[in-house]
Amino acid sequence: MLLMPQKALRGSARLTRSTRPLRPTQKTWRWSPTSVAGATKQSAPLALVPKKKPDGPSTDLGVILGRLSQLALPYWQEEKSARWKLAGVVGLTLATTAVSVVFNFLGRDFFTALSDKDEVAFKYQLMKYLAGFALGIPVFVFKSYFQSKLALEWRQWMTERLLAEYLSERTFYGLQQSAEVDNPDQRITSDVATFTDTALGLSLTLLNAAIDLVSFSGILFTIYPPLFAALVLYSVGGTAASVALGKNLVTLNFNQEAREADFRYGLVRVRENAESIAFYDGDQDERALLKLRLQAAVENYMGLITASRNLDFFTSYYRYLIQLLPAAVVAPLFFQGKIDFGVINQSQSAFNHILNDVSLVIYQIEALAGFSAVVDRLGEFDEAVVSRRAQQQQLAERAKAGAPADSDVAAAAATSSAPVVVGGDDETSLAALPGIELRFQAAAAADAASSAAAAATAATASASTSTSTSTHTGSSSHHGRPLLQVRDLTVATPRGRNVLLTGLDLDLMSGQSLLVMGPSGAGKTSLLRAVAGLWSEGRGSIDVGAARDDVMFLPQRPYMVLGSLRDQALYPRRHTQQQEGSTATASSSAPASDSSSTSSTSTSSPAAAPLVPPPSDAEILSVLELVQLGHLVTRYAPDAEGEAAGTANGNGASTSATTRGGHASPSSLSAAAAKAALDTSADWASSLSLGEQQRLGWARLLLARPQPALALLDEATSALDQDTEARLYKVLAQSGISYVSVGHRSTLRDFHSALLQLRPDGAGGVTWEVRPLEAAQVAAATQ
Ligand SMILES: Nc1ncnc2c1ncn2[C@@H]1O[C@H](COP(=O)(O)OP(=O)(O)OP(=O)(O)O)[C@@H](O)[C@H]1O
Repeated sequence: MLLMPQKALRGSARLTRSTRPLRPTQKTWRWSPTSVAGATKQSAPLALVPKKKPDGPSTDLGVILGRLSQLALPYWQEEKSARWKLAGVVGLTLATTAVSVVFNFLGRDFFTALSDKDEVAFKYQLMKYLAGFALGIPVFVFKSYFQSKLALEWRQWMTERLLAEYLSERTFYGLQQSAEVDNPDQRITSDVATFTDTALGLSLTLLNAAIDLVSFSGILFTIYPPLFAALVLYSVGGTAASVALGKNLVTLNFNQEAREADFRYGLVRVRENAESIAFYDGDQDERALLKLRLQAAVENYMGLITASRNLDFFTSYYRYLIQLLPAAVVAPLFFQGKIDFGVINQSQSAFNHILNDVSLVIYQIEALAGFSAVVDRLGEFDEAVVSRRAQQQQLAERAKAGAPADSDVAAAAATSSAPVVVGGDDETSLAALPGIELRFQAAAAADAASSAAAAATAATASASTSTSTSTHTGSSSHHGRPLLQVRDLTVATPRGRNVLLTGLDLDLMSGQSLLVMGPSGAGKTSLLRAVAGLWSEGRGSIDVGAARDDVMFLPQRPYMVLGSLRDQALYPRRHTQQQEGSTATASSSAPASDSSSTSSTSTSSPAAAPLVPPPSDAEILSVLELVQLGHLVTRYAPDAEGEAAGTANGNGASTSATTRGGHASPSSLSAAAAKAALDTSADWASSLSLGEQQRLGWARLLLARPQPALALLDEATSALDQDTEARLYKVLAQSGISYVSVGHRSTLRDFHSALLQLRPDGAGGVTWEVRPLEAAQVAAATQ
């Protein structure tokens, strides 16, 4: 017997309806499985479920400053070289102020010499002025250059850090499922660029203003103290008024960012789904949708420019009204002969410097409003990413605190001889779902655990077969730890809105295969999602006797990466990850000797992971032929002349697809031509048929190094003819990879050792039944 069900259950999965509110009322979104307590009716329409939209911008200065420091500090704390570079830019900023002060005095002497009609002094002052220009201008230029360079380095660092968080622990998937933040792509790209550029620019402007203020205040105060006092009063009043007038700009800028991103995303979706839209003749619908999004962006922008216009009235009057003041105030002193003519110019210059410094908020209010919106959006994103990672870690802790896998193995052995199990009878309360415990095993531990489990199984099997309520009378011929062990598994949709299957128990031994069948929407893919760790809402446990990296998933529509044919065939580059993983984990705190411990969903390959070289071109070609994709290689190989040219220039690679169109075997190609074909880049998602994409998915599975222990196939042959499907399953069975398939075709039974059949119970729930399939069929099929 190939499959070892554990206990008999009958009936349907049914919900206990709860009158609790849909979601927790906390602002912070909770992902932990306990959030199901906040769920209500199974059939709650989606529209009732609050989709997490951005809360809108925060105009609370405390919140914005908190987010600003949270975003800005890490770079300067962690990068010592950046601190030195910043010191250099600050030094140049100080130098620009020094140059300005020098020019202030040069200007005074220049105009005094002019008014004195002293030609010799005038020429001398002119020379000094020109020398000042020659030396001073480079200071400004270099300050601007090094500031931009530093902002760019900061941007790169911050983007890489955000990418590392976003693209680890499947955080991107969780954020997308929860709709917690909108347009992460835009936040990672343009928001980060704006943030680093503006943060550095504004900080240095503030610093410059402070130094400028001190320097020129002294000058102006010396010339005429009442003028200085009038200026301070004028600017304080103006700043208060501009802050009040510019407050709504923060909201408008925040919304503008989001609406522009929505519009851009709409266009990206048209490009990505061009063929489907074209088949549907959906141009008009798409245009209408995009028009709506554009309209939203335009309306908001209209509000933005109107608010800017109102603010501009104020700032322009503010700026120009006061221009004549210094000359008017100081002129009587000149008429009385108390000051030289050059002092009028000097006071005008000092006055303008101070006015600019103390009016910084007024002049920069629009930039500050835009910056606040960016800080808010980025801070919100950063918090969401960090909180999701923390939730993943909590999950991992809980998995560690759960029952050890070995005791499960013993329990499994107690009923291991029952071949047919049906279930799904228990009423399942959404509030009572603590979350699925998913455990992967470290690869190095797999062998040891397998033999220990085999001993435990042998010791307990005979004593416990009498307790089985199963209809099966035979005994298992399989020993050792199951590759996949499912106990009392209940799977619910994210945020626990809907319970799919309940109480599932099954074991899959290494070398076995399971076919999951059932009507559309029954929860077949959801079961795979739970095994892969994408969904964790529910109850029960899943133990995988392999490392997480040793489980590979083949979706119905494989993801086509950007890149060459080789990139497609080798995706995901497990061999590279293994190498990086082993380097990383070698220095981690996890002891390599702890080989018996199970790992949580976040555990990757162990330190002892072998270095695996990537498959050679010859291997890739032979696997492509095996999955009947050899024609792709010949199609994209350069023709005779192209090949000669490629060889002549030592390149051999082609980036544009030169179509041969033939079906000659790739083995007839030269190594250079085959390499060029594998290096060809194209828009694979639109240039390959779905069946070809599915076969490419199979090629990835067969080329993965090290070879996966378990493959999860979700209707991975739905677009293929039955002969090709049979051929692929035979190759897979011969490869020694165990697999779980989801499919609808009855012919699939021929290639699996057991069947998990899901059926609707007529009351909105699902019943399940596990039964062995004829081993003879499988054997015949794999010959
Ligand atoms: N992200 C999600 N959030 C909420 N419900 C979901 C989500 N994804 C799927 N569902 C629901 O879960 C149920 C099971 O979906 P699943 O994809 O597992 O079905 P399936 O049996 O694989 O169907 P099919 O044969 O059509 O692929 C469906 O009712 C589906 O609408």
